[in-house]
Amino acid sequence: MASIFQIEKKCPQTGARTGFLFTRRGVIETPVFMPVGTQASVKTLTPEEVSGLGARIILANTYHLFLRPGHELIARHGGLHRFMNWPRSILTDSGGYQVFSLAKLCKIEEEGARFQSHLDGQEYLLTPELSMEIQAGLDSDIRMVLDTCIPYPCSYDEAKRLTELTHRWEKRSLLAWQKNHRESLVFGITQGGMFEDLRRYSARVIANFDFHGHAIGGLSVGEPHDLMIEMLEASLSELPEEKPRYLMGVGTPQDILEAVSRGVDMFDCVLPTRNARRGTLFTSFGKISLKQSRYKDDERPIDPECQCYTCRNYSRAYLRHLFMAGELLVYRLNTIHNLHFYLCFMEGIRDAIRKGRFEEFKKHYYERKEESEC
Ligand SMILES: Cc1ccc(CCc2c3nc[nH]c3cc3c(=O)[nH]c(N)nc23)cc1
Repeated sequence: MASIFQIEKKCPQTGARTGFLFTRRGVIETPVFMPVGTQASVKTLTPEEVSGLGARIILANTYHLFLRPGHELIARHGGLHRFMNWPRSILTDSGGYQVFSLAKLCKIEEEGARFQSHLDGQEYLLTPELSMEIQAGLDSDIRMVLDTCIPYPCSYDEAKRLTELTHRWEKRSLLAWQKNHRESLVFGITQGGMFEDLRRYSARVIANFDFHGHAIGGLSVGEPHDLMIEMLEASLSELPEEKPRYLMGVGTPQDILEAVSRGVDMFDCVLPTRNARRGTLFTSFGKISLKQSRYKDDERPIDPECQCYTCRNYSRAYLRHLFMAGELLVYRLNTIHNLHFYLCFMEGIRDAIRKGRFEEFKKHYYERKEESEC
């Protein structure tokens, strides 16, 4: 089978690598940041704007779209790409994580996750088979297996029980995917809680199934940064280098840099879009918040080094005015800037690895980060 992942260049000093991930809807350069489009929309932006910022793959959510408007409706409307007018790649999460973090009265059974909709309280049982059926209805390009996202903190015995249940669900997910995959890709997800031996064990089991790529799950769930890195290293140590690695829910620019150094290829995080709506903006020298009065009269753009539409046309004073006045335009302008920042940051990482200058890029990032506030 032609490989769906090609490594172009590896960093000699670290585990960083840059390459290409091929789906039926296009080529994705890695390491890649995937904007979150939970309910079939990257909040406040049109698909043309998201694509114009350089995104080539976005995320959507099985849990949300199953509950509303329903995967059968989306299938009748030609699938998610047609429905939301996004012709490029889409990765759908299986719904496991969202059931735990959003649904009411979630009960984990052997068969699947039983929960009540956070919208109308109706009860459902999300099984590995149903999750794959929903993702087939959405016709996404990369489909995630159904897993249990182990809470933090969690006892060793509970983490072991949920990890082994996850492995059984992933086997069922893979079998269900094989019945109805239509050239999509399927990724496994490692768990193991915050226990190194369980992390290695889970990665070994998942690596032995026949997935196209491997996600590291159960992290970015409130654990300290150092613990996340420790568990990430334990998981990566047992995953094959030739398949893409996806660290779910990560993260800040610093977390992404640290994970890229250890060989992670794919990232997703709500930070750029969610912070945009809260008035928090990323810059090459740290974050700024429009809530701070110091920007009231500040004529400079968010980031003088940034070439995005927002920084080329608007001042901090104007953006702060819009934010304080509750003008909806600011959510769009802030999202354009934050997504541009993240996508440019990833292009900088790929370019540095290609030129053998990743270590330098990382050092420069940390130096800039310490700079006095902007
Ligand atoms: C639209 C969309 C949003 C978010 C996600 C990733 C959501 C996400 C996590 N986010 C933070 N930590 C996370 C851990 C897990 C996990 O262990 N398993 C799964 N299936 N998803 C996770 C996927 C799709």
